[in-house]
Amino acid sequence: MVMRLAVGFTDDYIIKVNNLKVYFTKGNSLFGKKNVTKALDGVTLTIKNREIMGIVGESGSGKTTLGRVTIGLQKPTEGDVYLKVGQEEINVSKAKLKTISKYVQMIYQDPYSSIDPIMRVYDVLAMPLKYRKEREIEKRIEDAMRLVDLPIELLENRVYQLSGGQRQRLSIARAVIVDPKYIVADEPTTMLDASLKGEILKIIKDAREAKGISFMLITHELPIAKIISDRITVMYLGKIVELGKSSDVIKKPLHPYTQGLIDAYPRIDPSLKDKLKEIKIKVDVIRPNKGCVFHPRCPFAMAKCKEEEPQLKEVYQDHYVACWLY
Ligand SMILES: Nc1ncnc2c1ncn2[C@@H]1O[C@H](COP(=O)(O)OP(=O)(O)OP(=O)(O)O)[C@@H](O)[C@H]1O
Repeated sequence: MVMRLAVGFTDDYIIKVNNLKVYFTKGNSLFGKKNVTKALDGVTLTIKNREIMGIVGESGSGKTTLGRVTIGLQKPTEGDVYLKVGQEEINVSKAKLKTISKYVQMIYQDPYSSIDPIMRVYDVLAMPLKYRKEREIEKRIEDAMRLVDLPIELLENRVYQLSGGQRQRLSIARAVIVDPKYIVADEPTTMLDASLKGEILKIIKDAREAKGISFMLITHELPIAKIISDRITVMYLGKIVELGKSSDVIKKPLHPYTQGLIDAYPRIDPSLKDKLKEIKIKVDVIRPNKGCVFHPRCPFAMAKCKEEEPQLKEVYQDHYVACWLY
């Protein structure tokens, strides 16, 4: 227990989640068995001030649910979430959404559906600033447009007239314009061409530098997380399997699942390609009733892995893994 609480512990944090569980129940007990999906199953981590924390894992690993819980959009089944602003620690799952929304924002995967296409660009940015003086609104809009590298002339355009990349820049501008402390960016580059992905990531990094905003960057693509994240958390079926500095997780992956993810993107480090050839992950996704959640897919599974669940363990400094190989 002490080890779990200690994962990435620091006083200088914006988000702290402790043994977080989110279970979704489907089905009716009158007519059959209830189906429980453990979207998050005992997640403990902190996101430091000014940090970009990459959350990586395949579809269904719980990334979006984790992001939503940290900004109060999803209530946890169990566990706590704290947002720390200055010396004030806000219990996110108990506080009113209005209190939290002053400090947090979300950027979505699909700028086409998250912004009304017929609105004027100016109005998209002015809307969250209502009740402020006109001069302040103008100044903030100008600053936000500059930060995301959108020309001022576009302010009079309708959203549908913008390209996909411009729309995603606009959604970042809309998020940063209210000076949040923390932003959840959920697959912000997934819908974009490869050439635009880097530009959007650079804008996120610039927003961190210019405004000191902390980010949770959710992605199923490890190379995306590698580009701008300070640390990477690897999730599998609702659990953290590995957590560490980006360079450590990419260059010295400890968990067989992380090694498999890297194998899927050998261009990250071509020298790893041959070494990782032997680590071919089996494809069937089964949630076991006991033991390590990854053991049915793990090429290294031992008898112990089928019986006992490994806890996150600090194998190297600030580099944690939940695996019986260590
Ligand atoms: N509102 C919900 N009701 C029922 N099940 C849900 C709900 N939201 C998420 N889930 C389930 O919880 C699990 C985790 O989903 P989540 O969206 O958090 O994962 P993810 O890693 O973000 O995947 P994706 O990239 O596909 O969004 C999945 O099995 C999903 O089907």
